[in-house]
Amino acid sequence: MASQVNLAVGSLVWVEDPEVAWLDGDVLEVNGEDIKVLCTSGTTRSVMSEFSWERFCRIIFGSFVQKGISALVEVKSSNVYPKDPEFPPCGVDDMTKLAYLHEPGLLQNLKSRYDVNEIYTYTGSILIAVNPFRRLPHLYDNHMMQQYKGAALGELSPHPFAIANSAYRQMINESISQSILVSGESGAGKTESTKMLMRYLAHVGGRAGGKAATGERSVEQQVLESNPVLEAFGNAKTVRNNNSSRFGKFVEIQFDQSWRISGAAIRTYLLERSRVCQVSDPERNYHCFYMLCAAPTEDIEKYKLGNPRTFHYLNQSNCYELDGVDDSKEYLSTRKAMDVVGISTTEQDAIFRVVAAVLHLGNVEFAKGTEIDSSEPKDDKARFHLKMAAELFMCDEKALEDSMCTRVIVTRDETITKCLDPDSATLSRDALAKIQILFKHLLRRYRIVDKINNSIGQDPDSKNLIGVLDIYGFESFKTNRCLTGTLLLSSLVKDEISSSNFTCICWQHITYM
Ligand SMILES: Nc1ncnc2c1ncn2[C@@H]1O[C@H](COP(=O)(O)OP(=O)(O)OP(=O)(O)O)[C@@H](O)[C@H]1O
Repeated sequence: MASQVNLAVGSLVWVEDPEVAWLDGDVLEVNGEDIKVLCTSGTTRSVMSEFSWERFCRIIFGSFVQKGISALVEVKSSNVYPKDPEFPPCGVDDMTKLAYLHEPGLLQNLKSRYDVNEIYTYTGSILIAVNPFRRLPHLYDNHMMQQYKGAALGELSPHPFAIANSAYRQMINESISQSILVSGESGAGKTESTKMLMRYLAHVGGRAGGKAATGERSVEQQVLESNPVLEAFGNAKTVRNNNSSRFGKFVEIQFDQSWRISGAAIRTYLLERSRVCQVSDPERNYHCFYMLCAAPTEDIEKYKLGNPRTFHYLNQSNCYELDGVDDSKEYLSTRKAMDVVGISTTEQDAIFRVVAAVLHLGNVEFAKGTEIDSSEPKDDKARFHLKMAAELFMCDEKALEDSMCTRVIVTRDETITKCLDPDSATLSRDALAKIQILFKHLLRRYRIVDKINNSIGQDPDSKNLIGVLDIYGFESFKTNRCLTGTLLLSSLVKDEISSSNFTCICWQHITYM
C-alpha cells in the first residue's frame, strides 16, 4: 500500500502501470481522495474509471493517445507514491540514502544506476545485483580484487568483493564464522555472484601451505571443477535460464588459525523433485537424461535408450536441445569430471543405470487389472519398459510391478496388501522415479557429493569458515519478493539498532516459516 503523503497540485508522484510497472507524473488536480495525475509516458488506465480506457483516451486526447505520450489518469491518493524531486540522475550507491524507500523509488534507483553500467547497489549491508546479461571482465579482475582488500564496506563502489572482504575481516576480527546469503529469482545471477565471492575469498585467503604457489589448483578452481557433475544431475533449462540450478548449494570455505584457506565442502539440498516426472514447454528435465540419450552407441545399447522424444518424462515438453550445447559432448565431459572428483567407472555406470531406469519407468503405463480397482502394465510396450527398468535397477521385475500396482498397509495385527487402480499406480510410479533420481539415491547412495568433498579436501580441525549459501531460485516473483523483503527489513532493523545506543530494546527471536 502507498504511504500516506500530503498531495498538492504540482506534487511529483509514481502511479502503477500494468505495462511498465511505474510511471511518474505531476498531480494536476486534488479532489479529496481522488486525484488526477499527468503521467509523462505509458498506457496507464484510470484505476477508478468506470468507463473504458479507450473511451477515456478519446475524451481527453482525441485520437492522439498512444504509448509514449503524456496521459492523464485518475487515481485514489492512497494508490500513488511520492517521487523525490531531487533524485540524482545517476542514482545513489546505497538505497538507504534515498528520500523515499518504496518500490518505485528502489526500482528507479536500480534503473538509473544500470543505465550508467553500475549493476551493484547497497541497501545497508545487503548488496543488490542486477544481471547485466553481458560479460563485464573489468569488474572482476585482479586489480579490482586488490583494491577491495582491506577496504571497509561502503568505502568503495558496491561489489561482491566488498561483501566477501567484509565477511573475511569480520571472521578475523571476531573469530566467528560468517555466512553470505545469495538469493534471487531464477536467472538473476546467483551462481555468477557466488563465483565472484569464492574468487575473492580464494584471493585473500590463499590456500594453506602455499598450494597455489606450487601450481596446485585453488579451492575456488576445485569447487568450480565439481560444478559439471552437480549441474548434470541438478540443473535444467527453465524459462529464464538454460542452465538453472534446481537445488540449493552451501559452499563452506574452511580457514586455519592463520586465516588461510585449509579446505572446502559443498552441501546440497532441496532438489526440485517434481521436474523428474513433470516438465512443460519450453523447459527441459534434468540435463543428465538428455546427455545419456546422446551417449556413445555402446552406452545407448547397454541402457536400451534412444531418442528422448520416445520417453514420457521428456516428451511432455517440446524442448529437447539447448542452443550451443551438444549433449553428446556434455555426456563425455560429465564422465571426465566424475573421473576428476574420484567417482570410479563402476560407480559412474551404476549412477547412469539409475538415470536410464527412471526413463524406462516413466514409460510403464497401466490399464485396469482383472480384479476390481486393480491395475497391470498396459501392453507389451509397458512390459518391455518394466523389464528394462527392473534389469537396470537390478531388482525383480514382479517386485517392481507390485511396488507400483499395490500398497502394503502394516497394522499391529496384520499386513494388508491393497490393489491400486491405474491412476494410483501411475502416481506410485512417479513417486518411485522421484525417489530414485532424488539426491537421496543418486547423490547420497553413490555419495557423489562426498566424493567431490574428498577430492577438494576438507579440514576437520577448522574452527572458522565462511559459508556461501546459494538459495534456490523460484520463478514465483511474489515468493521471492516476500523472502527478500523479510530479509531486507530484518537486516535494516538490526543494522539500525546495532548502530544506535538503544539499550532498552529487547529482541525476541522469531522463526520464519
Ligand atoms: N555478473 C554477471 N556478469 C555477466 N553475466 C551474468 C552476471 N550474472 C548473471 N549473468 C548471466 O546470467 C546467466 C544466469 O545467471 P545465473 O546462472 O548465475 O543465475 P541463477 O540466479 O544462479 O539462476 P538459477 O536460480 O536459475 O540457477 C548467466 O549464465 C550469465 O550469462
